[in-house]
Amino acid sequence: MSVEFIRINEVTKCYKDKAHWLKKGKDVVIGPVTFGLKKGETIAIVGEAGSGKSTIARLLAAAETPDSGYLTHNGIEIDWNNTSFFCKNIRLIFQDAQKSLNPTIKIGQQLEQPLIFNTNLNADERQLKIYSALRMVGLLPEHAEYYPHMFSGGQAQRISIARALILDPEVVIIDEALAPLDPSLRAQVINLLIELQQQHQLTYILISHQISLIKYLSDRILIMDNGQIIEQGNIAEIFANPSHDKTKKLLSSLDM
Ligand SMILES: Nc1ncnc2c1ncn2[C@@H]1O[C@H](COP(=O)(O)OP(=O)(O)OP(=O)(O)O)[C@@H](O)[C@H]1O
Repeated sequence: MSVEFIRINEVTKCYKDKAHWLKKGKDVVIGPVTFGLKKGETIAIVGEAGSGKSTIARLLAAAETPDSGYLTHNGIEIDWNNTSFFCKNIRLIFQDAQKSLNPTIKIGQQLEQPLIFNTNLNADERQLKIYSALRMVGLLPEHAEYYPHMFSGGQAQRISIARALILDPEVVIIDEALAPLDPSLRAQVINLLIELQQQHQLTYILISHQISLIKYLSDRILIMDNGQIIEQGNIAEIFANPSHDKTKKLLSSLDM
């Protein structure tokens, strides 16, 4: 597999817990966290609730800025305020696809928004791109004229994948986005994700509590506990030989 192209280095985020009259506020510290991403690989982030998985995802997508640490892309440091870089290159697929879509705006317009803000494409070029994104996820160009309520849950999840991919990103973060789907739909979406990864050399970050999914999709795994990465490595090796007690407990307790 290729070399690392994105690396987050010693990144930290601290949430100040507001003091309540009954209890003293306790700060939550995530990090320092360091890891790299390679083209075309899938990295699973696993940990108990509240261990910091989604915070890492939000930091990577620059939905939050860290208190310290830095990110490099092909060895060059990227400012966390460089919204154009993050919008284009690192996209999130949301857990609740229906809720993440604006019910009053047609799908085509919702897919067009990232193109308007992040590319120089003209209206005709944007329309072609929207049609090709819809086709890429197994929908039809006509669906651009539909409103979100006209889609099933599985179709809505396909639209959120199309929206994540429309700017040709390098990294897609899947934060529990497959959990709400029923098993047959989940299988379809997983096959679609694998196909798209092979076609476009996408790097996936998978946050999930489903052990079978993690084993099936991932090349590497990061184990988080209390805001820290306590173990990371090749998926087969960590499953066969977990070195940390917490990892053993976690991998045996995740849902099948
Ligand atoms: N905006 C915020 N303000 C204050 N505290 C926050 C905020 N976001 C996250 N936290 C705290 O940071 C910690 C990590 O949260 P995070 O959502 O990253 O965990 P997680 O591992 O993704 O959990 P889950 O599996 O439940 O989604 C938790 O203690 C959480 O309460």
